Amino acid sequence: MISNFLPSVGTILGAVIDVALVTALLYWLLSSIYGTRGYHLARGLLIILASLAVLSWLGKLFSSLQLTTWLFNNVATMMIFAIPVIFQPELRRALEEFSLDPFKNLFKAVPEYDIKRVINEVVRAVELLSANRTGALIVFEGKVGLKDLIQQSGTMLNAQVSADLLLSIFNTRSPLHDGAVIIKEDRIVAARVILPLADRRDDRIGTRHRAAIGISEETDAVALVVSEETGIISFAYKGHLTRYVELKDLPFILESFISPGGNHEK
Ligand SMILES: Nc1ncnc2c1ncn2[C@@H]1O[C@H](COP(=O)(O)OP(=O)(O)OP(=O)(O)O)[C@@H](O)[C@H]1O
Repeated sequence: MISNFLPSVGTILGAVIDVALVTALLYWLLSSIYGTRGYHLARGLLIILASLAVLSWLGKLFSSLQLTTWLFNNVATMMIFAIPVIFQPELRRALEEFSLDPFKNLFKAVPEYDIKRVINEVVRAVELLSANRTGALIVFEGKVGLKDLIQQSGTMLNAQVSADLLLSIFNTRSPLHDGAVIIKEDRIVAARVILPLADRRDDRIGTRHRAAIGISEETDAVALVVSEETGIISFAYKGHLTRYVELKDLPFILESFISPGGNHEK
C-alpha cells in the first residue's frame, strides 16, 4: 500500500538528472560570465528567482501565497526574454569561448601572490610619475571583473606588476599611455582601457579623474590617479574621489583596500 504513495525509482532518477542538468547549465552560465561586470547582476537575478521559486513551491504546498506564485510565474517568463537582451555581449562571448574550449572555466585554482611586492612596485612608480608630472590612471580590479571593458577597448598585457613597466606604459611617448592600466592580483592585465565616465560635472576635475570616479561607481575597483597637470595623487573608491594623497600614506591606503583574491574589504 505504502508503495503506491512512494515515487518510483524512475521518477527519482528523472528528478535528480533534471536538477543536475539545470545546475550544470547555471554553473556554466555563471562561470562563463565570471570576471565581467554582468556576473554580479546575473547572480543577483538568479538569487531573486530561486527565492521566488521556493516561495511559490511552498505556496503550492500549502495552497496559499497566490500572489507570490503569480509573481514567480510572470517574472520567470519575463526573464526568459529579458536575459538574452541584458546579457547579450556576455552571452555572445561566452558561447564563442565555449565553442573554442568547453572546459576552460572549470577547476580554476585560487592564486596566491605577494601583495606587498605589488604595492611597493606601484608606489615606486607613482612616486616618479608624480614627481615628473606624468599623468596615470591605475585601476585595481576587485570582485567585479573588468574583462568586458578590457576586451572592448584595451591592449592585453598580462605581465607581472613592476614599477619599470608602469613607467614605460605611462611614458607619454608610449602608444599605451592613454587610458587606464588594469591590475588584477599581481598582474598588469591590460593598458589603454577606456573606463566609463562619471556623470558628475565638476569643473575642477578633467576626464582622467572622472573616469576614475566612473569605474569606482560602477564596480568595487579602486582607481589611482596621478595628475599630469599638478602631479597630485588621488584615488577613487565607491564613487568618492580622495585628492592630495601623500606618498607616505599610499602603501597603507592600498593595503587597506586590496587583498589577495582581488577582494576589496572596505
Ligand atoms: N574614459 C576614459 N578612460 C580612461 N582614461 C581616460 C578616459 N578619458 C580620459 N582618459 C585619460 O585622461 C587623459 C586626459 O586627461 P584630462 O587632462 O582630461 O583629465 P584630468 O582629470 O584633468 O587629468 P590631469 O590632471 O592629469 O590633466 C587622456 O589622455 C586619457 O589618458
